[in-house]
Amino acid sequence: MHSKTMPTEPKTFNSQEPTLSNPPRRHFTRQRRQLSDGERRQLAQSASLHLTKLQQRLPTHVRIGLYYDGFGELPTQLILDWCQRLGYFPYLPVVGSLGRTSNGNDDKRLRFVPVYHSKLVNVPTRIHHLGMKQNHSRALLCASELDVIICPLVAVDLNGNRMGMGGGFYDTTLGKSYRSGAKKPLKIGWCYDFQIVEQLAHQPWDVPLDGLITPSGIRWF
Ligand SMILES: Nc1nc2c(c(=O)[nH]1)N(C=O)[C@@H](CNc1ccc(C(=O)N[C@@H](CCC(=O)O)C(=O)O)cc1)CN2
Ligand SMILES: Nc1ncnc2c1ncn2[C@@H]1O[C@H](COP(=O)(O)OP(=O)(O)OP(=O)(O)O)[C@@H](O)[C@H]1O
Repeated sequence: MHSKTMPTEPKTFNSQEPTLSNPPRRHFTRQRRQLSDGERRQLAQSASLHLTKLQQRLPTHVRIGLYYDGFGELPTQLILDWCQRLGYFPYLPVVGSLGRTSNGNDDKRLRFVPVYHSKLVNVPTRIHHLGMKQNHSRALLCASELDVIICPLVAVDLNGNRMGMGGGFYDTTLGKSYRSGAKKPLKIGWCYDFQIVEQLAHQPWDVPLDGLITPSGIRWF
């Protein structure tokens, strides 16, 4: 596999309107859902081959935030396998652990819960009202305590700008450390190649990725 393979003809999309009703966001989420489980597994297998390149940049025993894939996302079980093989400490994101804000919405800052199971399907979870599975534990870390965060995304451009599900959770969680110039946590996207586009409109609060792993390779921004 190549480490800098370009996807064929990335498209330009305007994501100015950061809502779930934005057609570009739907364009990608639909395409993800159309894949079969077998196709998703096979593509994740290809992507996982590039984790060794990330490993080369990491010291031993790092803490790695991944996520419990849903919504047709590229499966993350092989990232968990990789963490466990190498003695890294895996964590999953939790929305809502900090309660609600004055407008009644979940506080947007993610916290991270340690994973003690070798299979994501065995992690005890409840389904959050936004649709993702979450484990609730008291031992929660904040993002700055992690070394790497593997970020879910809906689309990403060639500069590492990321479009998520529209909740603003990752941007809010990572914004402070990013703006302070902190190197930690390293932000790595994990997605299918068709989610890469040439250019996304950049919002002031957007936190760009440091790297991206897809079935075709790893790239650094
Ligand atoms: N697997 C996964 N976990 C994650 C994220 C993610 O993108 N993927 N998030 C990244 O920030 C956070 C959750 N963010 C979300 C923001 C909005 C919606 C949402 O609008 N859900 C729709 C259903 C969407 C669908 O089924 O395709 C809904 O509630 O109607 C879901 C999750 C934290 N955990
Ligand atoms: N750092 C922030 N401070 C204040 N509001 C923010 C911040 N980040 C995001 N938001 C709010 O969250 C909303 C969603 O942001 P955006 O569309 O960039 O999220 P996303 O990147 O798609 O989602 P996520 O980060 O959860 O994957 C925006 O409309 C914005 O109002």
